[in-house]
Amino acid sequence: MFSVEQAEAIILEKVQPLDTARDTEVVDLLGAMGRILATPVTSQLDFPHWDNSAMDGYAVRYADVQGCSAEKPAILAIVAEIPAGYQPQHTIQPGQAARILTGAMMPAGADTVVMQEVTKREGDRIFIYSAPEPQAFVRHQGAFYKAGEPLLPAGIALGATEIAVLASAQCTQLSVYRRPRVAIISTGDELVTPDRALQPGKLVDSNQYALAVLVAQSGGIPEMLGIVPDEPEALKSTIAKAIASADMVISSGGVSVGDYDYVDEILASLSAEIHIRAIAIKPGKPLTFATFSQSGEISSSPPSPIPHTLYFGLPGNPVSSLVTFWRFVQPALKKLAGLSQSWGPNFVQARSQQELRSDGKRESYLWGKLQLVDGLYEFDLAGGSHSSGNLINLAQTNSLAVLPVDVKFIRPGEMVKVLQVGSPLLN
Ligand SMILES: Nc1nc2c(c(=O)[nH]1)N[C@H]1C(S)=C(S)[C@@H](COP(=O)(O)OP(=O)(O)OC[C@H]3O[C@@H](n4cnc5c(N)ncnc54)[C@H](O)[C@@H]3O)O[C@H]1N2
Ligand code: MOO
Ligand SMILES: [Mg+2]
Repeated sequence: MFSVEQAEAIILEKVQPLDTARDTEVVDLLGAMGRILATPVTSQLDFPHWDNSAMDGYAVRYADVQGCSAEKPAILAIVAEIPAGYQPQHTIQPGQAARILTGAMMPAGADTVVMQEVTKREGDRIFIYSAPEPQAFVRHQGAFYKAGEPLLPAGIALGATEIAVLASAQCTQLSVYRRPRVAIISTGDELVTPDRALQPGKLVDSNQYALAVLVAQSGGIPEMLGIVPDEPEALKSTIAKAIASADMVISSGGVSVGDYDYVDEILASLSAEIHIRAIAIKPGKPLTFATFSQSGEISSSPPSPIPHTLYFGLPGNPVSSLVTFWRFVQPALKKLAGLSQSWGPNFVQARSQQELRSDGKRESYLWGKLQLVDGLYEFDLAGGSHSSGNLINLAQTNSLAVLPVDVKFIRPGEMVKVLQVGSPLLN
């Protein structure tokens, strides 16, 4: 059985990000929301594009206003009015000034802006009562960014700020990675869809929905393949179909030691390389991680373009499925999707509000709520049962407190490592 760290390293080492050349598509600016940039972007524009004024005031020659004061104002002739959006037509000569508004282009000859508040205008003359610094309130061309320098690197997720930068650089067509296709399979004779009447002994398939949401939030396209009964042939053909079309397959259930837990033997019969069969994590111990170098035996014609399909056989208990998704699948999916960094899990240190308990045998994940109180994170353990079969008290939780192996309790008020979960791609 692998430790959590060993398992994480094995999984991430096997994840090959999508291909920069082959796995991309072109989208427009709004279509880029939440997508991952596949090609670095460079602009041919300087930012600012031109020297311009940062204030409403007067564009002057510094030499004309140097040393002026309330007692001895500089008096200049106003020879131009320059609103934002217009190219100045005058060159400012000694003794002259231009009325200028915020964002307007600086006129030739002027090198400094005097803000309106230290001036008084009388007709076409301006009285300046306070000496500015040389070049005051001028935003110089190229001061923020010089044409040709890298603007945005590949491998970043695009949100409001990046899309604003791209819009201002007039990059309206963007190359982004396609979203990885993630097939989701629920296994078990007991499972029914949420719209079916519950017969005795049955259980609603909640994992399919939880995993579809998590996949979409992590940048993938969920392909819900539904419920497969505990019949080896049915399971084998569904898994074979899934690995032929998806970049990643996630099944839940059927990975433990029960009489109807078939996933591992089916993966072996489909020539998977099984890297992990169990991890010392609670909940989530019986987790299978495998890779397919081709797409299995039914997919040889035509050959799949996907070089490497990742397979996660998550444990069926609802909380175990979610915890293992957050801890192992989400970083793998973000890496696969092309994020160059920040795909790792987000841990913070928080003060526990309650006593936290574990048997110390496996790394334990206890769910609850993380919040910032006076600049310090506090972790509030969810009330009710922490059975891996109880998903009811998982609603509204946003984090998992982590108790390492051999740590049996954390006292109230002690600091604990906490994994933030449910975070969308852009967090
Ligand atoms: N003798 C042992 N028994 C079990 C062990 C063990 O080490 N020795 N491990 C336990 C642990 S820990 C877990 S976790 C589960 C994992 O079991 P499986 O992955 O084989 O899952 P199933 O047996 O198919 O189902 C377990 C449980 O989860 C419910 N389930 C399954 N799929 C769904 C779904 N899509 N939506 C909602 N709930 C689902 C299922 O009805 C069962 O109650 O094994 C323990 N046993
Ligand atoms: O790993 Mo199981 O998830 O402890 O219930
Ligand atoms: Mg089982």
